Amino acid sequence: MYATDSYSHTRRTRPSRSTYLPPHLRNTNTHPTFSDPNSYASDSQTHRFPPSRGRGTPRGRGSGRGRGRGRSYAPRNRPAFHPNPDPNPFDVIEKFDDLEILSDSDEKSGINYEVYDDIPVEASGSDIPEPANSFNEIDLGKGLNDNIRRCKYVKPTPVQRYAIPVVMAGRDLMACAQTGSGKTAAFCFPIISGILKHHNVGSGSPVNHSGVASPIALILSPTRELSCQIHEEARKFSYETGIKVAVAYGGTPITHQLHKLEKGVDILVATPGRLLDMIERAKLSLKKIKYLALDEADRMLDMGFERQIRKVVEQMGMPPPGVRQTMLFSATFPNEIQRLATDFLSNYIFLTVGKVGSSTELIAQRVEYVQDMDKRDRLMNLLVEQSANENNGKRALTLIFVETKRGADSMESWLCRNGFLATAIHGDKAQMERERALRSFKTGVRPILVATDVAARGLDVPHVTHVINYDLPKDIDDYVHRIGRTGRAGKSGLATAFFCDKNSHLAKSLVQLMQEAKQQVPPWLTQYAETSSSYGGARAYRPGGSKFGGHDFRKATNMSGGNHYYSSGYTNQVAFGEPCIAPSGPFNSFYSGEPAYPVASVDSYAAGAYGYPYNHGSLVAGTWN
Ligand SMILES: Nc1ncnc2c1ncn2[C@@H]1O[C@H](COP(=O)(O)OP(=O)(O)OP(=O)(O)O)[C@@H](O)[C@H]1O
Repeated sequence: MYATDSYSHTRRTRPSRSTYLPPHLRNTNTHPTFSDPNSYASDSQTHRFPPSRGRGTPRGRGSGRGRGRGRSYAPRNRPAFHPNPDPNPFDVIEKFDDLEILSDSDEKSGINYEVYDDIPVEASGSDIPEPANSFNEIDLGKGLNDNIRRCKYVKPTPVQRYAIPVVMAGRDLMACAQTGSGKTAAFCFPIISGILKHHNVGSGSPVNHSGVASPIALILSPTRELSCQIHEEARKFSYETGIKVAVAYGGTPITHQLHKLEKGVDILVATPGRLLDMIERAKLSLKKIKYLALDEADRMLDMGFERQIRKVVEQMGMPPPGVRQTMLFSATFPNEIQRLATDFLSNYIFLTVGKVGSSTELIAQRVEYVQDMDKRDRLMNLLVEQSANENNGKRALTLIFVETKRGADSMESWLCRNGFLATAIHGDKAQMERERALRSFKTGVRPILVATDVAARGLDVPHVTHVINYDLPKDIDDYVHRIGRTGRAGKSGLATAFFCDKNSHLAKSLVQLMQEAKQQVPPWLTQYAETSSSYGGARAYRPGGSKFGGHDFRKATNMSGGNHYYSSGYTNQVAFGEPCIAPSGPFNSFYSGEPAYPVASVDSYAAGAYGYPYNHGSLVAGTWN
């Protein structure tokens, strides 16, 4: 039994590996074996399927022929295998007809708009532009509007409603909006529109006579995979506009990327290291940068990246703040990082959409007390129950976060040994392996991805229905980003965390986060929070505030004047139309009047989409408890 509601835990002895057999495999003779058609290192192993997965008809490359020691079977819910997958997991072919775009009807357009009604929005700074209710209201230009329609984006999400007019008005922006709420388009659209309006796209090459590429826009992101993803999004949005989009990231030969640059680039998406390499090789100049966007900006400015970012932005000839426009986006924004970021901004507007730094209510969060030694057992049970609940033909993907790279590898092989189609991604893998792992996860060939924090931020993989924090992160902000891989674009998701004594420093911030997202907090966790002195790491504690780094830090320090507004509703223009000047100073809190979060009507959506019978708002997912 696992203690989930009291401090008294029954210590379990670790099952011996040689004798332990998970429940679904105890009668192994009855199940067919499976060989993955992909050329994985673990392909040579024979995988066994849980009963609910293994009875599919033979398919794919192994179909009817058998490979290795057994016949090849594909699980019933596996999508078709692509024999020649593109090396880039996010790559899409040029034609929109072939893109993985959202489905036809408005209801299925990827966004459950009702969940965004009444979402609280707060902006501060001077002369804040009004938000837009529709894409048509904003003069984005025909080419971009056509692509928005091609993507079947019917309405702007709240962050897009507010952020796009701010950038279109030429202002700098620091925007904080929940995971999966459409921040990528919020910075891509005004960049593309601005380039189309104010720059001579197509009339000349942005490569000068000495062969140095000079992009107009630079989008920086912390991971290679995220850069690839943003690159593909930007390509979709600028389809047939003449705008050239390129990507630069490490771990792959630089020559191919340089070759692309030589053909000219208007928008460059990059990770900082590879970008600096290109500049130092005199293949790239930042002199013409008009737009600079930092995605996952708090990560980009924390200790891991700050030095590199400062070098890129301040020492490589990029126009200064005020000349270029700078946009910083994230779901979390600790005060100290906001303070750092002011070096890069000029008279900026701070925007928070939703209760910022918190997780969305679309994610049902469940925390279980599990001792380290019991974690594998508990995980196995979770996965077995989950596969028993899966709907045939529906792809449900599970993302498991572990602390270390070695832990990820060991978890991957343990899961494979036990019949689960798992793969792993972490920073020690070669880039090709990382991409292959992500592709096989995305396509459902391997519906379980074991990951370190390299996959915690920004990745938008449809159908991730369950995020399991096998090891909790050290910082609550990382938890927010990790669980944000599910519950995206208005869809619901489930997040399970295994909590043990060594995570006690997270208890307070976890409780606070869960309460804000209207989640049921287990009593034992509340007890932990009450007795714990720390607050989820220095980044998480916000004195006097109930939110996790989602406020304009200028309010506290009175660094800037100006007006601000808040909107109590996505559709409520009255509140927005009258800028709210707080009674006793420009940055006093006016959050108290904020409306309660709407309870998202996502139960049927979840069940309809993935067959998960869980009830949003309760911690328990159907029979999963
Ligand atoms: N207006 C829209 N209508 C429909 N779908 C949208 C719209 N805007 C964005 N999306 C979809 O929502 C999903 C999430 O968007 P995106 O990845 O930009 O979120 P995000 O806020 O950047 O998340 P994260 O904080 O995790 O990086 C994507 O699949 C995107 O295509």
